[in-house]
Amino acid sequence: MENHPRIEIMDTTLRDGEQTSGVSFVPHEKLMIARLLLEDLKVDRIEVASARVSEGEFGAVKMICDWAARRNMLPRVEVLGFVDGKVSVDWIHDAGCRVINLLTKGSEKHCKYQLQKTLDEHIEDIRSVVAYAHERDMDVNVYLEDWSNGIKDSPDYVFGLVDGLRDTGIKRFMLPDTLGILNPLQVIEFMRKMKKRYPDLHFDFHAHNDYDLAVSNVLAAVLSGVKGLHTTINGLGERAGNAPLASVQAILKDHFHAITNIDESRLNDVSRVVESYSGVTIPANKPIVGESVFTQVAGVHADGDNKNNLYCNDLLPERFGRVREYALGKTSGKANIRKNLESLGLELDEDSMRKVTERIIELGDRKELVTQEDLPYIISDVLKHDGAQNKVKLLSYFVTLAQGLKPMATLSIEINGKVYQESSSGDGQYDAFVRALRKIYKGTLNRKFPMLTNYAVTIPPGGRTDAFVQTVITWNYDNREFRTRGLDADQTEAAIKATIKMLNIIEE
Ligand SMILES: CC(=O)SCCNC(=O)CCNC(=O)[C@H](O)C(C)(C)COP(=O)(O)OP(=O)(O)OC[C@H]1O[C@@H](n2cnc3c(N)ncnc32)[C@H](O)[C@@H]1OP(=O)(O)O
Repeated sequence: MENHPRIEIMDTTLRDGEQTSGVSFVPHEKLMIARLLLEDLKVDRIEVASARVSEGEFGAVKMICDWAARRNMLPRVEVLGFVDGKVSVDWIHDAGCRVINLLTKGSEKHCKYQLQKTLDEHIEDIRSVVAYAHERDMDVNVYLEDWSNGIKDSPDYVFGLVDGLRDTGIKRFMLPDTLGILNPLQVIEFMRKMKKRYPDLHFDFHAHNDYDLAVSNVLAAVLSGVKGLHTTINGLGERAGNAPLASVQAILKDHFHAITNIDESRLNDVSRVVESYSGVTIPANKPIVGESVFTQVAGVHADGDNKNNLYCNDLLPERFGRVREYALGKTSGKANIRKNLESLGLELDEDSMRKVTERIIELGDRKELVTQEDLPYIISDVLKHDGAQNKVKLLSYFVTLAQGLKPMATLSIEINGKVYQESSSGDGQYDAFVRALRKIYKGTLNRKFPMLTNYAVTIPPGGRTDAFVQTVITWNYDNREFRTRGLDADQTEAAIKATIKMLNIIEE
């Protein structure tokens, strides 16, 4: 392998990624993701749809191509097409796209059983589609669908196909492990066969994750001299998905010193947008983009970070626009707690530190989630403060729920020593409560009120019999995101407790 190979990334979130069960993007979402991929992440190429799928898909491709053409990016937009005479070429051309990724059959059994053609007939059909696409001024790449089975079971078929197409001006031969059956050793063996026989052809490799080997296989392909890789954001894709761009980028850079165009500082943000549009939640432990992958949990690790960053690897969160966090729970020692206090600008003496640590461990033992924003409350509780220093105190409130009537809330609250009272209706009891609060903050006090960006209700695990619910609310205030937690037997009351904590935080 060269010392610093240059690797081209083709992202297929908008084609194969949309083949994730239950995922469907509407045109403006496709356009937004296309822009983020090309402009922000700077991937080399994007595949945005399959031809012929639907009118909506045609509209989406058109929107993306119009936008890309205005920015001279049209050659970087690709659409998958079929060996169907003029139909796919015309569909793709009419949508404004100038690159077709032609789906040919890369295994004998697909050709024989699905298309019911001989290899020679298939080559003839493909050559006529390629010639027609070239007539219409389009570039052609070809997928050898099911190549991994083909090269294993029918290599002569695969070589016959490539031999029959290599003089047609096809730009890239894209080799998919369509069913995710290969392991890295096989990828190296089969790719090297291809490279040896066709040293001058450009090969892309397209992995699937059925055995959780997509990323490893992609890297094996790079080791074998492949110059192009297919990825998706968050590893979306048919069945178990494709190779996730974030992981591929990190490994290419850190393990192979490979050169890509990817701006990794945007990976996290783009992953969040795709998470939201796709509705597929990113697992908390997903490398690079998972919520907890930059959180140190063990106290010994936090202590080591204080002493010359002993527990940091090359995956520094700042590279990806993220920050290191230190979890609070039963395994957090003083060092974890001190790190959290530092971020809040708080300091404690040794004795108070010991008491607060003990309380956090006790809460952790009960499987309760402790957030950084809980710390000031734990401190005031442990150090026997009665909450008198809280600048916002809920004095009383009343919420109603009645069949056929909108829920109502009335509350009385003290803010910085002054008492305010308000009422409101809402779509639910908590909504009515927040609307009444907003009236006070925005109407009476002429102040901003944080935006609620997430609301998660869980039952804390651990077999407790008193059926507590835990509400964790994520807020955005002055471009700062933070979470507060409320615990109560009643869901509305848990949310109200989390809200009052939030109000005290913004008063700090
Ligand atoms: C590697 C991959 O992931 S490939 C992903 C390809 N993309 C898609 O499949 C997009 C979603 N698909 C669709 O919307 C539809 O399947 C369409 C519009 C493409 C075709 O729809 P339909 O005409 O209803 O056919 P259907 O969905 O049953 O597909 C099977 C037909 O495609 C044919 N076909 C399969 N592969 C190919 C190919 N590479 N080129 C041409 N035709 C093909 C089959 O032979 C079969 O034809 P037949 O009905 O004459 O026997």
